[in-house]
Amino acid sequence: MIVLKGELWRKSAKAKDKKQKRKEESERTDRCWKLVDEADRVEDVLKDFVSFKKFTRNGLNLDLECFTSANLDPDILNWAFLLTKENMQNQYESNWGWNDKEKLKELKEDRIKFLVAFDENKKPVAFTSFRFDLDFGEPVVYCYEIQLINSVQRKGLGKFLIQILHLFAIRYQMHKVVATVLHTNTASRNFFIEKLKYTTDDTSPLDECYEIISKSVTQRN
Ligand SMILES: CC(=O)SCCNC(=O)CCNC(=O)[C@H](O)C(C)(C)COP(=O)(O)OP(=O)(O)OC[C@H]1O[C@@H](n2cnc3c(N)ncnc32)[C@H](O)[C@@H]1OP(=O)(O)O
Repeated sequence: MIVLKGELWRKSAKAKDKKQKRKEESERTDRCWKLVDEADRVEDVLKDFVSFKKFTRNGLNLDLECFTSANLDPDILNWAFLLTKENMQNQYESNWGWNDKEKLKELKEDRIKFLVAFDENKKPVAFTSFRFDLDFGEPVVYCYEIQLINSVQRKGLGKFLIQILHLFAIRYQMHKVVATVLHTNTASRNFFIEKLKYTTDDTSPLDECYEIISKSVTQRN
């Protein structure tokens, strides 16, 4: 009888422990979603980073602006789509295939934000599209695309744009910046992995044509 009581007590303590852990996990998820939603509601995430609104290096003199998918000029959206197609179609075709409609839909998705670099003639020359998101329970800045026109590549602009995404991650308490790269895309792999020291993310699948890579920012919620 005494043994039975002890067993029952242990079982109920275990159940309580499990319930408490579930409660803590759910509170943590709520806190993280709150952070993501707060960041998402900010129309101009670049507004706090005045000194990052210009890129004047290696012969480039560019102005940077941030847009939500709702307030992005349709002409710039179309330009971003065509540039992505020009840069990526061959890569995609030898992997998961290129589809105009799918790519346009992805670029227009709710909650996508755009960081765009313009030259002195107000022409767009580079962009990164990104989203504040909860990815496998972690608040992240997910970099969907980073695309530069050929003439501005390899001048440090890509690195600058990704550094800004890291500043957004720190400012809005996201844990890391995440991106997807194709195994066959040497330029993007060299850029993210060799140059920026991104590593394979824990969530990256095995045996796929792509890899999920990430780089942490130091803080944790
Ligand atoms: C999440 C995604 O969107 S993945 C797809 C990335 N986009 C593309 O592949 C489209 C075409 N390329 C580009 O738009 C740009 O070149 C990017 C985004 C890859 C890099 O931006 P850049 O401004 O050119 O890079 P940045 O000057 O900051 O750094 C250059 C480094 O990136 C790597 N890199 C960039 N382009 C190449 C290339 N064609 N071949 C090999 N390595 C390259 C190298 O490590 C290079 O270092 P190095 O110049 O010292 O050799």
